[in-house]
Amino acid sequence: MIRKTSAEDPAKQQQHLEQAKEKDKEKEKQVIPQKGATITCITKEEKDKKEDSRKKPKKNEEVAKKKTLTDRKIKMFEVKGAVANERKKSDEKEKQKSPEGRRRRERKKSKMRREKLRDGMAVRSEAFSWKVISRLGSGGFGDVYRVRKEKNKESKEEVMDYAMKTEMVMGEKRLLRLKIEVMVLEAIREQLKEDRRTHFVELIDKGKTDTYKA
Ligand SMILES: Nc1ncnc2c1ncn2[C@@H]1O[C@H](COP(=O)(O)OP(=O)(O)OP(=O)(O)O)[C@@H](O)[C@H]1O
Repeated sequence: MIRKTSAEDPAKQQQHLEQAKEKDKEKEKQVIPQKGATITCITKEEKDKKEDSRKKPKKNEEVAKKKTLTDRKIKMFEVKGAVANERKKSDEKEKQKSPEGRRRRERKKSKMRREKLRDGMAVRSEAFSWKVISRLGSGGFGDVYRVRKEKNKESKEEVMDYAMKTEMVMGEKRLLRLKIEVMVLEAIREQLKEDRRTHFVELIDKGKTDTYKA
């Protein structure tokens, strides 16, 4: 088929010109990536998200972050403290279980329960009246007082001080030892041979009030 060239047809020439112009315009619109660069297509939502993430955290947010951190630390300490306390408690329980620990506790309890005699007060037995001068000391199961025998005005007896050991009347029976001590001293007093009494204190008197044995 034989056709006319555009050079020969002015209408077609005009049409070609317009087409060329449109092509140029489209080329201008296109972005030509530089070597090594990449072009990605993102939506507006994604763009906003990216910008938000780039933004520095606000002060309040930082404070909240710090707070949660310290809270966590405090919780950790609390847990550690609780574990330590548990260990302490179990150790104490173990101590309490051992006979030595039990004895120590009983002694401590009995010491706490013990009422003390006041200086100057009188303790009466069946035979005598004793005036408390001062406390000499305390043992595991009783207190020892310096006492003076109260005597009649007419009596010409020499003033002498004695040691009086006391024990509470109330209390656990196995903790009451004074009775046994008295029995031993009475047995020793009966000894006829003097050398058998050498290392023991002499038992002078014994008695009992509502609160004490002495
Ligand atoms: N005859 C005494 N003269 C002076 N002080 C005394 C006399 N007897 C006891 N004491 C004092 O009183 C303290 C307690 O005496 P105690 O006899 O109760 O002691 P303990 O034998 O250790 O106690 P426990 O018999 O109750 O276990 C003594 O440590 C001592 O200081």
